[in-house]
Amino acid sequence: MPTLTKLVSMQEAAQHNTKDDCWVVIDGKILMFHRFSTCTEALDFSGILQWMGLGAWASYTLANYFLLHHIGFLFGHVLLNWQFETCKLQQVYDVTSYLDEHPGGDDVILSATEPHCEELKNNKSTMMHTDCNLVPVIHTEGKDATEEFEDAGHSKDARDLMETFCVAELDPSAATIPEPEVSSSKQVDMIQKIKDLPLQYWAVPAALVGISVGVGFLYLRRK
Ligand code: HEM
Repeated sequence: MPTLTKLVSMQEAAQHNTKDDCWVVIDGKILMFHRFSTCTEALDFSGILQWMGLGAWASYTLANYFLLHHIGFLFGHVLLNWQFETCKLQQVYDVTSYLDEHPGGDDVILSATEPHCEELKNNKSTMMHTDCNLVPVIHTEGKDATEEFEDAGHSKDARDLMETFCVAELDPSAATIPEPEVSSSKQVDMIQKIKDLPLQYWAVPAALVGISVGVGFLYLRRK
């Protein structure tokens, strides 16, 4: 991976959103060899698998959940961080020249360059946001296209090709695109966020509690 020095803000990147000038922002993970932790992010097993070309599949496995949230914290900091760790890096890709060749079509990429919008269900407000014509809407992550990119299940070849379009790193210290005024309350926002949490966030702790209760029950019965 080339070392990039140019930093651009999300706001600047968001201005390149036409067929003649199209930039996308996608998360990358770089595997770094360190003796001590220098990244802000803890050891993330998905980053290692992503680096090996298994990203989209691996990110959502239960094993990954365990490694990231349990074993990752227990052993990751103590043992593995001595050797390697992954750093999150948002990169900016100028894909203008690739739009016509993209096997998934240019429209999917172009739509990912617009600020993301989400429809808030059960909200009767008629407020409309000009960018996406959803009623009502919230902006989530500016024009970050990582989710769409990962959802498409790109191959390692596609990821390697993508790196050739990299023009800059996203400046994490720069302000992101301001959230538009919407009529939804913060409470609705929180409920939506909780609903959006992947199943494994609930399934694993619930299974652990179930197993603990079961073992405790058997132990008491044997006594
Ligand atoms: C940034 C540079 C990108 C490159 C170099 C790239 C490259 C590719 C390639 C080579 C394929 C063919 C399948 C494969 O080999 O994986 C593909 C398919 C696809 N890509 Fe991209 N892509 C890029 C960005 C994006 C983005 C930002 C999106 C979504 C917003 C996207 C959505 C898709 C979709 C939907 C398919 C079709 C998958 C299918 O039909 O199975 N791509 N892309």
